[in-house]
Amino acid sequence: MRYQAKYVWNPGRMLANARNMPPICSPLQGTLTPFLYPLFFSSAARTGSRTLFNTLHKRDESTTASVPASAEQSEQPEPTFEEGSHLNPPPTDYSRTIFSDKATVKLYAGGGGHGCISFLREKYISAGPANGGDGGTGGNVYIQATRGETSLHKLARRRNIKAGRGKNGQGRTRNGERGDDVIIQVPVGTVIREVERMDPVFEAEQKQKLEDALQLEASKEAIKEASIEVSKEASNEASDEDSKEPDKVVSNEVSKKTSKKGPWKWNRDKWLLYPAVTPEDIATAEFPSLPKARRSPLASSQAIAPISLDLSRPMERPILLTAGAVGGMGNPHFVTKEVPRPKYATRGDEGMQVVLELELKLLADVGFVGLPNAGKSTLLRAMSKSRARVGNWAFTTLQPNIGTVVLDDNRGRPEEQSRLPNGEPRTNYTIADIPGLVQDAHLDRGLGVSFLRHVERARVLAFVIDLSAGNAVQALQALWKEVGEYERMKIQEEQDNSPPMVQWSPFQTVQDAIRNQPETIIMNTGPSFEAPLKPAIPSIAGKPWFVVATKADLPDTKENFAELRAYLEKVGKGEVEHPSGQKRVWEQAVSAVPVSAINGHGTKQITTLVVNLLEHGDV
Ligand SMILES: Nc1nc2c(ncn2[C@@H]2O[C@H](COP(=O)(O)OP(=O)(O)OP(=O)(O)O)[C@@H](O)[C@H]2O)c(=O)[nH]1
Ligand SMILES: [Mg+2]
Repeated sequence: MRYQAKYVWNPGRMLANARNMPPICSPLQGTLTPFLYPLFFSSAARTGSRTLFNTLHKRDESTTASVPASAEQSEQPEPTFEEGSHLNPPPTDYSRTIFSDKATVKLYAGGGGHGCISFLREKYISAGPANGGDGGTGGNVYIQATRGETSLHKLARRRNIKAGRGKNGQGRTRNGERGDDVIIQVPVGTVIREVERMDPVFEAEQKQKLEDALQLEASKEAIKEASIEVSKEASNEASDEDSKEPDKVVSNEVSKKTSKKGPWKWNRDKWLLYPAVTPEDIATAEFPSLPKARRSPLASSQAIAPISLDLSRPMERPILLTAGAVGGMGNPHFVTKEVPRPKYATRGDEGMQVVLELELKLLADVGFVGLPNAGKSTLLRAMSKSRARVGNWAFTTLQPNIGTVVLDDNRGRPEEQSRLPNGEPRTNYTIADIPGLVQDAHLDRGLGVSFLRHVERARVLAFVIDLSAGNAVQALQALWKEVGEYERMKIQEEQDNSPPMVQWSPFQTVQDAIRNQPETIIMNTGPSFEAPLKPAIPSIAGKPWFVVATKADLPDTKENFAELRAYLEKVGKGEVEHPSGQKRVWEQAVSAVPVSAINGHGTKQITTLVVNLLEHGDV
């Protein structure tokens, strides 16, 4: 019975459902600017069979009714928007994207597998030769920027990324397998900076150098003492019998006294022993000198330390960040005439560890900049299929939203005839909607500076101004002030972080000091082959920009818009100072587009403008 009731024909409910569906693009979309502000264009726009038109196009009714052209029109009732639609959703209707634009991860390159201690055993060969295989090399860690990724949240949660350890060597000279590699996939626009590095091979090399230097010193001392001693003895002997070659005798004796190497003792961290070896054997056994620390051949193609990468393009091949450590040596490596069956092999090296800081700078074509509650997210919903959260309070948006506007006329043809820099037709463009900026956002107030850096990379800036929230020109100037201040701070920061003009490299090791090598002082005089002159970073004020005057459907917004448009005309002509207060700015005419995002009106014009700016705005 219940099921039957579910499928009862209910035209009333279907109608209600149809109302809740997202509005289909109006055929008048994009041409509605004269509709929103008829006096700017023609007074005839408001004539015609209005009653019928309003009944058929309910969305247009609010637009026209809400812009009072005269006192009698202002008496009309306040517009009501269809609640629960795609453009005026309840605050609970949004899709939460888990997003993170920062992550700190620790990479562990794979350690090497251990060498094997094994001997051939066959019929009639009870004590065969050594045949232990070498350990496998550890896995490498790579990084690749791909289009599919949009956030760093997975990495931020993972924190530790470990490549596989190499497998141990085995008998019959079978070498261990390589460890598994790890490829970290990050979104395009990720900037990577190294924080810390622990390289066991580098440390071993440094230790070796220090030991060599100390040994050299000690042997010099020993030579001095020995030569004094021997020459005394020689002079005593010479008095007894006449020696023909006293110098040769002295040098032979000295070399006998100083050239004594070893015996090398067991080092638990480096050597592996045959299971049957007893502690007594270890105590008495002499080991060969440890092989030098080795790097995997791949280490030469590692990203240069300290790692600093800006992955602003999708990559076909990943970059190697840390190469895995080499495996230990099997016992055949230590066969000598004296020790034909060595019962030891070396352990695999530990892998390198690197701590990286990753930061995602969104690479959107258009960046929305606006005060809180200006209507940015609603505009994004109106232009794309985004389901960004919308609410009538400040800071509804807490994390950036990215929307894609598809340039398609729904008949398989591109809506705008535009081409990408590589000549391919442009099929879409992306918009970044960031949390609203408040006064002193550059000093980290509100949601602060952390989101302003996303604006930095957008190719075109769209300033979203709420026409119903006070003077639009002042709002625009306040926004530009924050953006300008942020840019100034960034330039200062870059100057502080740039390399100093003079590089002074004092003694790095004891060995340098012992050898009394001179300290080097390098003067940075200008661009060189190694450090070429960097191209000037395009400033934020130098980007193409325009203004989206939103909530144009609300009453008493027309004068505000007229004032804004007049101001922008003056800015375009250079009659008034650029609102950022900077000198090197984008010098073309600045457009202002009135829209009613909640009704989906006027958004088409934004697309035309954006496509034009992307193509001809020199960005
Ligand atoms: N009348 C009218 N209201 C609008 C329009 N656009 C947005 N709103 C309303 O303005 C309020 C704020 O909209 P949001 O899109 O959340 O504003 P926002 O700029 O994203 O706000 P934050 O994320 O807090 O910075 C919502 O209640 C919207 O319904 C419009 O064109 N006309
Ligand atoms: Mg928002």
